[in-house]
Amino acid sequence: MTKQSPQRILVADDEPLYRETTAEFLREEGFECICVENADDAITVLKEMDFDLILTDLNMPGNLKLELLREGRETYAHVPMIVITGVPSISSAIESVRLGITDYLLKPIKLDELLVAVKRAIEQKPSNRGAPITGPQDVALPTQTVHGATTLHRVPPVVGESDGMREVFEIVSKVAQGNANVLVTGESGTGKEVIAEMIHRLSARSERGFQVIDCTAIPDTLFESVLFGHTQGAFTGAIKDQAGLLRAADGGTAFFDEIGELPMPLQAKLLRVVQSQTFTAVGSDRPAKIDTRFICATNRNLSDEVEAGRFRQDLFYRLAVIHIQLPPLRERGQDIVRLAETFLQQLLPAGSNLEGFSEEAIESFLRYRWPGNVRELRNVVERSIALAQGTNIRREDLPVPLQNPNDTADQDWVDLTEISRDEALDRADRDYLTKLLRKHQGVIARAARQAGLSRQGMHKLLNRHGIIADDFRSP
Ligand SMILES: Nc1ncnc2c1ncn2[C@@H]1O[C@H](COP(=O)(O)OP(=O)(O)OP(=O)(O)O)[C@@H](O)[C@H]1O
Repeated sequence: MTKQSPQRILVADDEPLYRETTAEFLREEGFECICVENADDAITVLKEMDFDLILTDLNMPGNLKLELLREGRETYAHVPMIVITGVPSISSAIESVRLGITDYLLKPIKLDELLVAVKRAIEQKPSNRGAPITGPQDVALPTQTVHGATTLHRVPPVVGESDGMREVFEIVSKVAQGNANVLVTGESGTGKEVIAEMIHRLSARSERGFQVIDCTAIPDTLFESVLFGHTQGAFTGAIKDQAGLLRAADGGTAFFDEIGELPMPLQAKLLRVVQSQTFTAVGSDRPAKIDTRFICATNRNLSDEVEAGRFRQDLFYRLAVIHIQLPPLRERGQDIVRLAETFLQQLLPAGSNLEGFSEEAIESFLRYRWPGNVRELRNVVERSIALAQGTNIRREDLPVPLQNPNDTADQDWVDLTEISRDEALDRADRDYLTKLLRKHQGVIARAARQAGLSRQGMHKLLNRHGIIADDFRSP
């Protein structure tokens, strides 16, 4: 029988006492430990040896901009990483979470807790050192509870390095700990629910429920009973008391998706709950008190809805205390590639020999408009994995609209009744610009003149739509 080699852990910490005590303890538990005192040395040994786990301090020389975390997640994504910090901050937690760390622990940490975290992280890792991730990889999101302990929740990584997403994370880090209601807007599939859940997980409410309430999925007639619950006999079919969805959000967060679709009479009912934090179950005469934070999302422009008299102004002001606007995917530049690579890692079946995307495929990703945003990108990656032959996903493996991103054929591809007016207008605008550039063979000055725009204005518009004028120049 061959003896299994011990699992190898890289311990990176600039505090000698802490580093050596930790390594000593882990060695006694049967692990092999290599210790380094700064991020540069950690990166050097990572190049030379395979590891089963990286255990790293946050504040140490060479890691002030989280260099080791970035390198670890980019080059050694298959090696789980636990961050241990004596100086926790919500922004470092957010950044660590985004980068996809496995765990986030606070110093001083009890050795038995450390052992549990180490074993859990290693268990998650694929068995072979150096092997790529082959299944959905979850990330543990840190939550500092009132008593200082850290608890973990398994959530998928949130990808975003673009300026637009950095601004979003900045707002998330500022508002997560408070109680203000938040309105998240953005086109369909931009990640509104992902951001809402991130806020919940980083808040003091994270131990309690995150209740998703899809306003379009509840029939108007059942809204009250689904939301507030009902008592036995309150109506035909109410055979026993039933707690509503809001009850599950007590102490936690209620996420109202598609809030813009809520009919006026139901808006009035919701307003009462948001104002008074009380509700009454159908058939009951006793109001119940709750303590809930409301996060709502919509792909409509709610201010326009208020103006048009379709959404109550008082409810709007109650819900949109903080407003987070998510940028469409086409404005996130290289995030598109990062997301595609993340989804590829998550969705790749075991044993697949696919390694990545061809340069042409990446180029198509960057040029395409992504009307369905991140959700569409995920679907495209999933579909391409199924179709690809060989080691790369090629342009030919992508859906037709992506193969010819400047082709107006994709205008018909999306069912216009499924998208918002803003999106429909946006698509029409893009169609117009594409035709205009084709007519003027990519000469921006001429196209701008006809459109009644300045050249700068035209450049801005083209950039926003991800259209490259040179593509329309005759060969
Ligand atoms: N920044 C991100 N990083 C990783 N995955 C993401 C990100 N944003 C969105 N996703 C993924 O994209 C998909 C759509 O996200 P989500 O449901 O949050 O979008 P949405 O804006 O709420 O959609 P809708 O408008 O249809 O309600 C999900 O699979 C989600 O996990």
